[in-house]
This record gives sequence, C-alpha cells and structure tokens, in this order.
Amino acid sequence: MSFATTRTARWRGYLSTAFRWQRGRQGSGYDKMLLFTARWPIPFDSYLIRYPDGAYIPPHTDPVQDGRHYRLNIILKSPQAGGEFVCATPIYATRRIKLFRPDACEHSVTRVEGGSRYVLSVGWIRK
Ligand SMILES: O=C(O)CCC(=O)C(=O)O
Ligand SMILES: [Fe+2]
Repeated sequence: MSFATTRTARWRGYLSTAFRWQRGRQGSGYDKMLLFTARWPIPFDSYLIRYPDGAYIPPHTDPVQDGRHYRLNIILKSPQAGGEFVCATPIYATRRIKLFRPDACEHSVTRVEGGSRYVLSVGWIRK
C-alpha cells in the first residue's frame, strides 16, 4: 500500500472504532472506548474504560513492539468495593492516579463489587 492509502486505511479504522464501546481484550467483563490516538510526535493512545459490576482484569502485561510503554490511569469513579488496581512497582500511585509501566510490571484489577468503575487511561511509548 502507498503512504496515502495506509494513512486513509488508518483513519477509516480510527473512525470505525473511536468513541464506541468495545469489549475488553481479556474477556473479563470490561469495555473500552478509544478516544484519541496518534503515532507522532510520540505514539500515544487514550481510552475510557468501564467496569460494570463483576468485571475484573486478570494479571497481564501490555507489551509493545519497540520502546518502553508508560500509562497514566486516572480513576474517575470507584465501585463500592473491589476494583482495585494491583501493580507491585508503580512509578507513582495514589488512590485515584496510577502511573506505571504496563509492559514491565504485571498488573490486574480485582473484581468490581457494587456499582461500576471508570478509568481514563492515557498511554505512550518512548523509543
Ligand atoms: O483499569 C485499570 O486500572 C488498569 C487497566 C489496564 O490493564 C491498563 O491500563 O493497562
Ligand atoms: Fe493492562
């Protein structure tokens, strides 16, 4: 494909997925909505993640092809219980803010119990 064709295909792909709820990869009950993403000047993405009652994320890492993956997650809404982000070595963590290396540090979210959990997640890759 030519440069222009690749760009058009990417843009179409973005328009068909952005601002729509998609089922999360781990198939554990969460949904994500792509907001904004770019490849330049640094590759980044941003998602809204929704965890309904009972949703969780098993321990995993989020590897990238090339470079170091960073992610800043802001917890917009916490459930009554559960929905705890677990990561042994975050770069920075408060109750609401989690900055971590998803490619390097295994992480998970405990089962949401009572209400829902919403997270704004911004990720970027440094070569
Ligand atoms: O919702 C969270 O706290 C973490 C989700 C996750 O696995 C990630 O942002 O890589
Ligand atoms: Fe993750």
